[in-house]
Parts: sequence; C-alpha cells; structure tokens
Amino acid sequence: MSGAAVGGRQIPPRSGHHQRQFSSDHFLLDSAGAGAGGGAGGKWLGSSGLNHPYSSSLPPSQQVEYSRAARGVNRGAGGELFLSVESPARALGSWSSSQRRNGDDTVSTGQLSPGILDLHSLDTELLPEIPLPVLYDGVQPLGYAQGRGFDDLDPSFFTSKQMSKADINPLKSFSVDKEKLASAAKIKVVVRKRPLNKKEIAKKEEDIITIERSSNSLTVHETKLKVDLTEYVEKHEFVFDAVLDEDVSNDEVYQETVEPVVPAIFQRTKATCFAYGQTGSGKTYTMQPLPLRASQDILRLMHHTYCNQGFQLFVSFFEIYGGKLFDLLNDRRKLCMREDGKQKVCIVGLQEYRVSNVDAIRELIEKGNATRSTGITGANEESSRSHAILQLAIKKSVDGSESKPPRIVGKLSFIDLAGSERGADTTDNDKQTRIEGAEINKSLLALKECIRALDNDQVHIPFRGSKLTEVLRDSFVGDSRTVMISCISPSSGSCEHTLNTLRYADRVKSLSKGSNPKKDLPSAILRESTALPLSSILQPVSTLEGSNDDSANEKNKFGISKQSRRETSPPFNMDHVPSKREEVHVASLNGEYFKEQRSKGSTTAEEFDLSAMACEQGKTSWRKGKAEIYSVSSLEDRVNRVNTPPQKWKDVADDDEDDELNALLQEEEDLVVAHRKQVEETIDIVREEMNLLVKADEPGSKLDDYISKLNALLSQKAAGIVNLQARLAQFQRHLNEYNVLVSSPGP
Ligand SMILES: Nc1ncnc2c1ncn2[C@@H]1O[C@H](COP(=O)(O)OP(=O)(O)OP(=O)(O)O)[C@@H](O)[C@H]1O
Repeated sequence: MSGAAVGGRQIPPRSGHHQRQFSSDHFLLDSAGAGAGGGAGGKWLGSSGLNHPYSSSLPPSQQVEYSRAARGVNRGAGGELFLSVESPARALGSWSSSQRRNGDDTVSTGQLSPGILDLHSLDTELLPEIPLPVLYDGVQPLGYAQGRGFDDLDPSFFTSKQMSKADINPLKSFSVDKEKLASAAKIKVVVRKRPLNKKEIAKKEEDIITIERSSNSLTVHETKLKVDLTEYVEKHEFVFDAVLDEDVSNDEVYQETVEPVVPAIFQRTKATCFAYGQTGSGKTYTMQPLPLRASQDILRLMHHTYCNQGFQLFVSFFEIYGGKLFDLLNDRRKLCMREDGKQKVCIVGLQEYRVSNVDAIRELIEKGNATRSTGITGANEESSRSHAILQLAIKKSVDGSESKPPRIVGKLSFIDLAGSERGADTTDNDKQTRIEGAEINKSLLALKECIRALDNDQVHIPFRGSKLTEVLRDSFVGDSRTVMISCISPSSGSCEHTLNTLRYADRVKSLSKGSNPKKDLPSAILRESTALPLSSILQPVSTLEGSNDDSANEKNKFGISKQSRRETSPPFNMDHVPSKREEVHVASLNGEYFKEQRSKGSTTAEEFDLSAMACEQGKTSWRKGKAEIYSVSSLEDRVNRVNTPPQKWKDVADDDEDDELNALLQEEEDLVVAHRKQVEETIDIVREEMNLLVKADEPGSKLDDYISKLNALLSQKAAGIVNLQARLAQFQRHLNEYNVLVSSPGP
C-alpha cells in the first residue's frame, strides 16, 4: 500500500493517535472496473498515468513554452514541476499583505509546498460559459453501454418523450441537463444507517431505527420513562430525500448521492458531498469509495461525451486539523487559506495532480487516506480527527489550445467531517483528544451557524467562523450543488446522538430550494412526530439541537422553520412496553376534558400530556368545580409562559465577523442556561400546582401515589440539571484549552 511509504510531517506524537491504516477491503468493493492498485512507494507518480500539471502529459516543447510564458514554473524539492501563473514576486507580495491582515494564518515560505503552485488561489473563478460540446451524433458512448452511464443517472435529464437510447442526441441531452440542473434542489440530504457493530451487540443494544425506503422516511423509536417509571417508546419520524438502510451497498450510496451531480460539474457547477454524523457512525466508510467512483464517471464523460474538448481532471486532498490545513498529498505540508479580492477562497500551496486514469486516482486517494490524522475515541478506534477534503476539479484551457493554463470549469468536493461528539462522551479522552474534540465541535457549530444564517436568508453568512466553513463557502453559494449524507448508528445507546444528527440534517434540508417557503419549490419536510409530554418540556439536555415546543409555520428560537407534525397525535404518541401497557390507561387520555381544552385552543394535549395524566388520575374531582379547572389551565398557561423563548433568541445575532464564533459559543451557552432556568421554573410551578391539588383532594386518594411518582420524576430532572451544569463547565474547559492551543505556536 502506498500509504506505508508516506513520510513527511505528521501531527505531533500523542497517545492514542495514529495515521489511518487504510484498508482497501472496504474501499470500492463494489465499484466496477477498478483495476488493481498500482505501484508502490516512489513509483506511483509516474507508473500509473499520474501527471503533475504540465509535466509528462505534454510534449517537452510545450512544457518549455509554459515555463517561459508563465515565468512561474518552479522545480520542487523532488524535482517536480509546479506552475505558478502569477509571477512569483507578485504571488509573494499578495501573500505577505494577507499575512499582515490575518496573523493566525502566518506561515513561512518554508512551511509551504515546494514551488508556489496555487491553482486555487488564481483559479477559483469558474471558466465563463463554455460552448456545448460537439458530441458524437446518435452514437451511444461506449462507456455508458456498460453499466449505469450518464444517461441512466436520472431519466429526467432527458426529454419526457420516450426515446430509445440509440436515438438520444447527447447534445440535446445536455441542454436539457442545464435546465434540469438549474431547477433541481440545491441541497440533497440523504441518511445512511449502519448495522449494529459487535460492541453494540455485545452490550445488547437494540436497533431503534426503522426505514421505509419507498416513502424516504425513517423512524427513531426512543425508549423513555413515564411518570410512573414505566417505559414507553416515543416515535420520531423524519422524511429526507433518501434514506438508506444498513444493507445498502456503497455502490448504491454512490448512485443515490454523487452520481446525479457528476454531469453538473461539466456545466460550471461546484458540487460538494459531505458526511455528517456522530463518531463511529460510518462517515469514512461511506465517503471513502465515492471519489473514486466519481472519477470513473468523470473520466468516462471526458473520454466519450466530451471527447476532444480539452477537459482535464485534477485531484487535490487536504485536511483541516486543529484549525490548520495540511496537504495530504504532499507530506502534510502546512497550507494557508486566503480570500482573493472577490472573496473567493484560495488555498495557497495546495498541490493538484493532473490525472488521466482511475488507478492513478486510487493511489492518490489511498495515499491521502493513509496520511490523514486519526485517533481513538470512545466510539471508534480509528476515528478521523480532522475534516478531510478531496477535490476533483475539471479544468479547460480558455482557448482550448492548451497554450494557456487551464481554468476551472467545475469542481466536485468530498468532505469527510470529523465525528461530532458530545462533551459528556469525551470525559475518558486524553487532553489532546479533548482539544481536538473542542476544535471539531467548534467547526461543526460554525457550520451550523452558516446553515442557520442561510436558512434565514441573512445577508451576512458567517463563513469565516472556521476554516471548515470557509472551505465550504463555495458549496452553499452561487451555482452549487450539495449532497449531505447523514450517517447514523442504529443502536439504542446512540439515540440522543442520532436525533441530533437527524435534526441537524433537517436544518440543512431546509436550505434546499424545495423546503424554504421563501424559496421556489414545495416544502420537503422533516416530519418529526413527537408527542410532547411535559417530560419533554422538562428535558434539559436533548433540546439543544432543536426545540420541540414549536408550532407549525413559525420560526423557532433558532430562527429555523419549525417542524410540522406528520399526524395529529393522540396525547401519548408512543408504543408502550407491552407488559406495562395496561397499568397506565393511556387511551383514556383522549378524554372529553382535553378535547375541550384543545378546542378552546388553550393548549394541545400533545404539549401537555403530563397534566393530562394528572387530570386522568384525579378526573372526577377536577371536573367538579371551577377552581380545579382553573388550576389546570393556569398551570398550562404558566408553563407555556415559562417556555416561551426569550426575545433574544428570535434575533439572530449579526455579529462582527471577528467575534462571530465567540458570540456563537456564548449564545449556545446562554441557550443552555436559559433552558435550565425554564426547567427549574417549570418544576417549581408543577410542584406548587400539585400541592394545590393535594389540598383539594381527599387524603389517601390516587393523587398521593401520583405525587410520589411525580416527585421521582422531578428528582430525575434535577439530576439532569446537575449533569447539564457539569457539561457546561466541561464545555467551558474545552474552550479554554482550545484558546490556549490556538494562541500557542503551531506544530
Ligand atoms: N454501512 C456500514 N456497513 C458496515 N460497516 C460499517 C458501515 N458503516 C460503518 N461501518 C464500520 O463502522 C466502523 C466505524 O466507521 P467509520 O470509521 O466510517 O466511522 P466515522 O463516522 O468515520 O467515525 P469518526 O468520525 O470517528 O471518524 C468501521 O469499522 C466501519 O467499517
């Protein structure tokens, strides 16, 4: 494996961290046509069709010509050729001015890749509209005849009129493509569930996810404790663009996610596919095969559909680790990110390799994967501790003659995000892992903020919140396509994580053209069907990602469109654990009293099922007099008041850019504090009301029993608050550690 030979700069040694030992076993197992891996060690550049830009692919005379014309062909340490389109002096000049502007990105020239290759910095703008290709007339391109070709990707790419494939004029197809691409949703959100792993099976954890592919819906069956401490199952149902069950192969994942966007990158589009999910949920497993499959299709398009059009394919691969960028194809050389005058992100020093066959790409990908920073977390022994970004860029010479450096036509980026972790999960980790965790969470939080801002149609999108969001800027603005694959574990032990991931995915989905009411197409919705027992209102921890106290068509306190309920749920939308079902008389909660209350609009039973239970338990006496009824509605009102989000959450901060992230973190913390306060106040109110009830009732009634159960619940909630406080403190510690890290000199 070429990765074994990878040398160069590594992250500082630390306990539990190592380079990912790439296993080709789960890499492209199911991809057709992938040949065996190529040569090892130092041979890999030349042996398998891999070219540095303008090196072996061009006649020597042309290389010389480039060298003279551009005055920017440099010879790297290893003798490789690198092209700098700008003159070196100018490149350095703009560089140092950027250094002055942004001290934290300061690097010495020695830290950069040899030569000043920076195709990105000079080439971020897409090539102006290119003429449609001259294609074969009526001939089915060879590559597509075997397997799923371009014309199989999405039948709607072609006119609705049925034609035999042999009749399809590819030229026509592409013009239809363009319309199709323009109207397609910009963001596609796909969820992939992995199978239970050995550890989870050993712990007897259950699979709590059911998937219905035909309706693209997925249900999380969350086991919860009721007031009387019996278990019940609460269902959360979600709908996404696609949901993939554990038996779905990597090849099918490709077909569902990336394959449809591949043609778009020949149409001046930037497309991004990223995987999001808890550590150990299968992000790397899902992402690793995709670039190779995509490059196969890209090469096929280049060699057949776009034959003789002068398109070239370039590969680059880098990681964001600890807020810094490292080139995974150049011995982890430190890179530096800049914005050009047009606010386009440039990665100074990033090496790009021109490739012309799949084996070469495979070797590069393996090399990059093997070089990536990994470590051990509680949930994954080979956890990615960095965000890895692999880019496939299609370029073309402006005049088609290759006498000038090519410019980007389109780009396909694959981002394997580092795993999201909760602070509570990191207690066993060493300091380094916790610092990494803080950094990872910070960047994911920044990503969430960008998504929130985009969803709100804010003018200012805080892309500068992290390096990750700066890199992703391209993916969300302009003519872009984004595919997000949310990876989830099926196990009961990961339920909270899974719900967080799915709610996060829903926010991303809400950015899509289809789901934002401000945008064009009908809503694609998350339908999370949650009965909201009072216990949910009291839930101190799990509501950070999304508030449940929403009503339809409003924005919640995060400024995100609220979730619509799939069904008008009965007060308890849950499946009881059968043995306990009879004891709690759930059906009776649909009683007249609550129908009445609902019709008055004072509250919904879903929002108040605990009081419903209280009513059920003491129904006879409550219905007798006004005072009792008053006490219930008063309780509802008071709890509703307490749970009304403070005004500040409605106003999304439009912070000064430099303070954006700190403000964000503060906001997150404020949110937790405010939430805790609500919980405490709610508990007080419930206690007070219960005391009133006790006074109103005969001693020895069922209420005594109920009160003691309620007290048990309250104690449980109080413990939750303590836990929340501990997590806050831990969060703060991570922040401090992070601040120390970023203020100290880099590795
Ligand atoms: N769909 C799947 N089918 C079979 N095995 C899977 C699947 N998804 C993940 N796995 C296995 O689960 C383990 C963890 O997966 P992976 O490393 O991809 O997680 P991750 O989300 O990238 O974690 P981290 O964020 O910590 O890097 C691996 O051993 C992987 O082989």
